[in-house]
Amino acid sequence: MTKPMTIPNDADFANSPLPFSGDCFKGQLVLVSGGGSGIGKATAWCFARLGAHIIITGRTEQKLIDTVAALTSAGLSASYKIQDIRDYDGIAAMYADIFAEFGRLDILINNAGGQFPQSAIDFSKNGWDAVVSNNLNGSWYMMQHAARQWRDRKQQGSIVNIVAVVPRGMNGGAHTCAARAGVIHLSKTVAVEWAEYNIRVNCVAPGVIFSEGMRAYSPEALSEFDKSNPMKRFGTPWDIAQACVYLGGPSGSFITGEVLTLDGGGQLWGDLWMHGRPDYFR
Ligand SMILES: CCCCCCCCC/C=C/C(=O)SCCNC(=O)CCNC(=O)[C@H](O)C(C)(C)COP(=O)(O)OP(=O)(O)OC[C@H]1O[C@@H](n2cnc3c(N)ncnc32)[C@H](O)[C@@H]1OP(=O)(O)O
Ligand SMILES: NC(=O)C1=CN([C@@H]2O[C@H](COP(=O)(O)OP(=O)(O)OC[C@H]3O[C@@H](n4cnc5c(N)ncnc54)[C@H](OP(=O)(O)O)[C@@H]3O)[C@@H](O)[C@H]2O)C=CC1
Repeated sequence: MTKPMTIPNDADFANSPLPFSGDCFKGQLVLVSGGGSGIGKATAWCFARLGAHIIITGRTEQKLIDTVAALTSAGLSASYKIQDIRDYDGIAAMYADIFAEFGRLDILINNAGGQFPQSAIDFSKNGWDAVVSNNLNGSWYMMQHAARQWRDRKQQGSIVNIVAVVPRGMNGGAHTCAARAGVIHLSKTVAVEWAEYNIRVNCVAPGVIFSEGMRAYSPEALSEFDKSNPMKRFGTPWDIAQACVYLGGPSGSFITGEVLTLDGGGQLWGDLWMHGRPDYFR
């Protein structure tokens, strides 16, 4: 099988095969955080091509402008909001604006996040705090404020949290592993608490996915990533996008509190070092 070693772009996402047909998300509103690149961009394209209006969010306006322009040039419906997921009050205001404008939000794809690779023993306090704040607190703020809107308006909702494959830890990524494990168990907990509000909460755990995010890793680490699973290759953002559509939409209507792992079998065989394999483990 050909390795997907180039970062896919808007044109690729405009032409990738869809998991469903028709306008099955017509009339629905989907928010994709971190939708200006990588997995988030692919997910925005997938939902938009299935008829949804997409709101993408992130911190860098140009990426959001470019992605919305690509979507709308293809005749799809999309807009953006600049929003840092660590800004608790800003997120509340953003949802208030969205509900004021659209009167609804059907699906939240809680995808924004990231980290830097480093041995845990070397983390500075600020480094630890930045990653936990981004991936645990940020994900939570996005979930809680959406859920409050749905509860108060008696509307159903669906959340898909993008996490990571954590059952065996993440070498060189202990901070993000802790944060993502937190999101997974938070999701399982509120999947129960929020069932009475008709809010489903699930997680998608990507293995190594070749996206813009890979630029954060050294060539040495990257050169081993595609050998970290028994398929011996990267996955694509489109793989993850389709899982988000399946879990987040009506096809996932009886699924809540679940984690769908897409890692080419990496949790069963192979190991991954986010900062390169230390000599001791060679
Ligand atoms: C089993 C199968 C599994 C399979 C699972 C496989 C998964 C592996 C692949 C994963 C891929 C991805 O996630 S791809 C997605 C990658 N994308 C990203 O990571 C982009 C998003 N990242 C970011 O925005 C940033 O890096 C983020 C982590 C949030 C920090 O942003 P901030 O602006 O808040 O932080 P800053 O002010 O810059 O820095 C805060 C502190 O962090 C430190 N810091 C920041 N970058 C640093 C770095 N590279 N090395 C050391 N330290 C760093 C700074 O020095 C500061 O500490 P002091 O100096 O002490 O003050
Ligand atoms: N690629 C992979 O192999 C894997 C990825 N993941 C996770 O999947 C998600 C998407 O990653 P991917 O698409 O690969 O990489 P990207 O770096 O392309 O995507 C991350 C997105 O999140 C946004 N973002 C990051 N921090 C914040 C913040 N504080 N507030 C708002 N937006 C933010 C970024 O935009 P901006 O900087 O403009 O704000 C960017 O668009 C991330 O959470 C990542 O950690 C998990 C496992 C594996």
